Amino acid sequence: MRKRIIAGNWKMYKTMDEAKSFVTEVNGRLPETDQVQAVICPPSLYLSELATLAEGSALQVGAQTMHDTDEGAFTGEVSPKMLAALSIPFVILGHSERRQYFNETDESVNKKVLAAFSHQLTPIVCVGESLEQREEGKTVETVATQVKKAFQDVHADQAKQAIIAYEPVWAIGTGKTATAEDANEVCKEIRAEIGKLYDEQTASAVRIQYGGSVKPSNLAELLSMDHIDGALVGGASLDANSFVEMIEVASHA
Ligand SMILES: O=C(CO)COP(=O)(O)O
Repeated sequence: MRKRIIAGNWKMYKTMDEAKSFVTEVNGRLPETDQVQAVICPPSLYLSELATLAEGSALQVGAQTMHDTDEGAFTGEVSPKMLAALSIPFVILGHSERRQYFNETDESVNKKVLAAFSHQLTPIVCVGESLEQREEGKTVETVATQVKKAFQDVHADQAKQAIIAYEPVWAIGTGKTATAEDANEVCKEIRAEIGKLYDEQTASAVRIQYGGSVKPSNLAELLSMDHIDGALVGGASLDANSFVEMIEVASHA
């Protein structure tokens, strides 16, 4: 059975004080279960402090993005080596906002995925179609291509550890969620693509999250689906009560 993972993508929200209050509030309130991983991905400025604050609790801290090289003249960037040195376990890669506003491409996402694995960071690889692609009936084709390119040259034993987040772009921050059945159908195709690229064993090991307007009230239904192993949550992960509630839902559903 695949372990569930609920990850909060905080995007560019919260001051340091607000971020610390969140962690203090959540620490100790997470249900004791080894069936669900609870992760928050704050702005990189807070990673070190929040990771220290969360030490010894069930809460884990991940990054929202990173560069693909260890060091260099790349003003403003954070490297995989830096994240690894802080023992950050997860990094979100290829989020649609990074693709849309920061010129990330399937090729650059692939370089970052390879860099993450070379530093023992677990990538949360985001894929998803736009509204236009969905309306043209190109959802599966779009997502399968993104997966194929992101995993180029990635070994099967690494791919098994990966997390893929299926986030339909039209469902992000819009209040529109894909129906659980539709989301599951696409997650099933993602798993099938991993099966094609590797083998059955890798396909059944890889964990797939759904993302896009997830909240405590719609999480149980999403998690009841065969191919959905967790959620990547934006807005609803910013509130401590709602985050804790989602971890509780995931530990029961
Ligand atoms: O982009 C997302 C998570 O990465 C989803 O954001 P929302 O949950 O706010 O729709």
